Amino acid sequence: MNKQAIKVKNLVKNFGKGDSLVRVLEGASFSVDKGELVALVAPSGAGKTTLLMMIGCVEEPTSGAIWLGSEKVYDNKWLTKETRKIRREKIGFIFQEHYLIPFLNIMENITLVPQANGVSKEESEKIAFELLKYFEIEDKAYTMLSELSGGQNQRAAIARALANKPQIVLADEPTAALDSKRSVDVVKMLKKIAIEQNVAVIMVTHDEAMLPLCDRILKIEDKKVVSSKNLQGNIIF
Ligand SMILES: Nc1ncnc2c1ncn2[C@@H]1O[C@H](COP(=O)(O)OP(=O)(O)OP(=O)(O)O)[C@@H](O)[C@H]1O
Repeated sequence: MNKQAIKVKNLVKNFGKGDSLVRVLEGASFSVDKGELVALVAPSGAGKTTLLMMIGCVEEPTSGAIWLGSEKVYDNKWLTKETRKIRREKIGFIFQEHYLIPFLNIMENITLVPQANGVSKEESEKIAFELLKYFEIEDKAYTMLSELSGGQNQRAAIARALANKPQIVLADEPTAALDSKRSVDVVKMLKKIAIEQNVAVIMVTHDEAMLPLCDRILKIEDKKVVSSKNLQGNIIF
């Protein structure tokens, strides 16, 4: 079975042109396997969010190639008109803010995702309930967001990201709004889903304390991506 979840080759991204040209990436190449939790680190403005959004088929690259699983989705242009469909079926997004809809309860927030993929309401509720159980917040299923703590909201947001059974989870600073204990809990949870659900997780983080919890670190350096093994907390670039 092919272990590869993400492959990026010679990815280039520029914004603007002429005097306002911003070169963000100049030939990034790397891959991430199913079951891996990978941290993506770089100074502010180096292109972490842009890279996640290109992998997530939200932001169009300038050139290069992207594979999601065994499907090549970009080769100097999108290879499908249905990037939204790819996004919905293959990718779960987690952000710094939970972006749950405040006037819906947790169950309604999570069931929106499978329902958008054509899954029945009944089956969607079953999926949502299983996820809430998995994250130990099933007693909050019918609770409104305002009644949950920040950590519980983020767990619900992670549950929502998994509701379409994605092969890939892209998390953009998911712990930035949490204290250190809750941050560790969230990262351990991401590691657990990587292993148990066999998904590839890329997590952008500025928090060095989270790095030893990850399998590997990708660093944007000189507009390229450098990969390092994380050996018992010793990060080797
Ligand atoms: N839509 C856009 N138009 C023009 N420039 C952009 C656009 N989006 C991002 N940029 C520029 O691209 C570069 C990379 O931005 P990006 O947000 O990906 O960085 P980042 O590493 O995620 O930063 P941070 O850690 O501060 O969130 C920055 O210089 C940014 O100003």
